[in-house]
Amino acid sequence: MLEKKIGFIGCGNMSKAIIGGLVAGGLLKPENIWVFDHKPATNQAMQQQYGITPAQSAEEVAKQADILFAAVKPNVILKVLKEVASSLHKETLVVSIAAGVTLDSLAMALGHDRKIVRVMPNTPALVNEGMTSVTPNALVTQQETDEVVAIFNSFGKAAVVDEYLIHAVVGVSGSAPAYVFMFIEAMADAAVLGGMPRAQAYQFAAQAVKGSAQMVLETGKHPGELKDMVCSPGGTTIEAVKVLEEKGFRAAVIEAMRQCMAKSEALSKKS
Ligand SMILES: NC(=O)C1=CN([C@@H]2O[C@H](COP(=O)(O)OP(=O)(O)OC[C@H]3O[C@@H](n4cnc5c(N)ncnc54)[C@H](O)[C@@H]3O)[C@@H](O)[C@H]2O)C=CC1
Ligand SMILES: O=C(O)[C@@H]1CCC=N1
Repeated sequence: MLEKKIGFIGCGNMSKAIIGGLVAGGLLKPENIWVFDHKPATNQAMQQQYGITPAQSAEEVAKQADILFAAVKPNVILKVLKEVASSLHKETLVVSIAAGVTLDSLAMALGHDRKIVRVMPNTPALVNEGMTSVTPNALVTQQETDEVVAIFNSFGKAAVVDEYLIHAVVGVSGSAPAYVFMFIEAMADAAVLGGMPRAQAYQFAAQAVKGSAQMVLETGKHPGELKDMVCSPGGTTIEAVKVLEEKGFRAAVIEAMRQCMAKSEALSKKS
């Protein structure tokens, strides 16, 4: 159990996923999680749902926290951090989840003597299957980095990456649930076309995606080899594979992710 106070400024989709994961993972006592969202109803709802401590202001969270999560949108994060900078303790670790906001920009808002970690999580944190990258600045100790990794490992997997790799992380895991959900939705639509009831179609499609992902993670086999195992000669699967190749499935995924990564890079230059 981590005997630290963790604060959140901003409690939208991503904070809810992280807090849900933290409480389910049992790494922290819920009352040691402090939350301030500028919508009071959100703070109350989070208290009722998880037993966390609602704060009256961003400054209060900043004063309480040993580790402070800045979890507002990228366009407001620097302003929010400037406003709370003087409320932080010297040793407080500030963790930013904002896409495209660099360690340099964060240090400019907070002060160059601050310990700052940039992370890129994703929404499956809510079901204990998050994937998060962790990038500390030079002032963060190995032990502090390990603590942040442990926080994210408690509801999924986390790995330390260099800052230049964050654009790839945004493409391959941060934004990725959106395209995987589109794939599941499309597969379910096709199953409905084949006569399957809608609810059952989502269950079959989602379990097929989950099981396939598990095979990649557990067997260590190349995804192409796992694909070949499904394709019987002259069978049904190879017909589907042929159409996906004709329609440019791989090229569409690669181009979509290329643009996602380019947007992440463009946002970093603006911040
Ligand atoms: N949604 C996702 O899948 C991912 C999001 N991110 C990053 O996470 C951050 C938050 O994204 P979401 O949770 O999706 O956004 P969101 O819009 O759901 O949540 C932001 C929350 O901040 C609150 N807020 C806004 N201004 C505030 C202020 N001045 N003080 C206190 N609270 C304030 C809003 O009321 C809202 O609840 C963004 O910077 C985004 O780049 C990172 C990885 C994945
Ligand atoms: O779309 C966004 O900007 C954020 C970053 C990663 C996932 N959602």
